[in-house]
Amino acid sequence: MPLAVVTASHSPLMHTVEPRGDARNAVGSAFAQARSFAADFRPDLVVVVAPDHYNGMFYDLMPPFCVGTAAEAVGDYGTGQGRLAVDRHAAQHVVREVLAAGIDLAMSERMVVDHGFAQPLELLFGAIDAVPVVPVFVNSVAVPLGPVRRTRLLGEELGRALLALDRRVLLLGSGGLSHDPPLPTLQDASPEVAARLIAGRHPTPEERAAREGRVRDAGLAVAASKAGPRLNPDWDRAFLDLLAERRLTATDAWTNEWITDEAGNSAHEVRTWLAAYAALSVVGPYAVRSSFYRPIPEWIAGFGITMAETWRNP
Ligand SMILES: O=C(O)/C=C/c1cccc(O)c1O
Ligand SMILES: [Fe+2]
Repeated sequence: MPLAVVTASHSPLMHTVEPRGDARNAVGSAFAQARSFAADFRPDLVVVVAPDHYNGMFYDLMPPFCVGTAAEAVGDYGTGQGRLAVDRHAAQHVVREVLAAGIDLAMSERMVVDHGFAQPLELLFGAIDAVPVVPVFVNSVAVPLGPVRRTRLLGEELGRALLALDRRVLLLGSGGLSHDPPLPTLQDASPEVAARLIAGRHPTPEERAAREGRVRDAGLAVAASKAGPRLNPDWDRAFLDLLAERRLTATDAWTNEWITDEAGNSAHEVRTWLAAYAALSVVGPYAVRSSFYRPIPEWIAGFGITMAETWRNP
């Protein structure tokens, strides 16, 4: 059965910070194109591959990969809160098949997700529970991270598992490209912040507002000063070329240190794109139908949106 891919950067600052020039309109048009691509494809299942930002996954038990057989969004940064419409049967099938293929994948009966999952679902389908989903978490923030190659292999096995379903499946990769928002790291954290990174579930509204305020202020400071945060458009464009030219295995040579040095701590979110494209690649040669890119410093994001499908899609 056919698979298709949409990948999109996310940024919670999209809702609150005005970027210079026509960036908002350009991103709006690219999302409109992605919406019509998704509508034309008519998916009956959406597999969302996304990271978390210490809202659902914490260092008390941080899996490299996890599939939710049920999932709830925290509603950070004004994104939707509540249950995702998880297709439990499809999620269980994915877990079984990917594990059987030798990729260690955690499973959660109560996965908690944040804007990484919620924002693209809202932008593409209007709500977090508008379409049946299988949520796939790929750790892209909480170091240490596994080798990039493992994510590519996860994607391939995900693709094989999905092909065995008699469904039209859209893979939605969320995150990236180069960017470095002010997220804390366990290594440099004060004892209070470390406690939050280890088990910071259920923050008070005040704690959540303080945390979101820090990131929002970083975006507003960029907007006010016109100074740029750490983005690397050359790196981003090279990654988009690599996807379009179907050179996914080239990423096997990437080290985690190199990604961080070149493109920032959160650039590892491109793992979600890689997994989505690797899944698509097992169907056969794919074609990228559309690729949008804009460095948007005010949103702390090298912002990209792509759409791809296999040539065989009926
Ligand atoms: O504060 C967070 O949890 C994350 C913010 C952020 C900002 C910009 C780009 C991203 O991918 C983010 O997750
Ligand atoms: Fe993110």
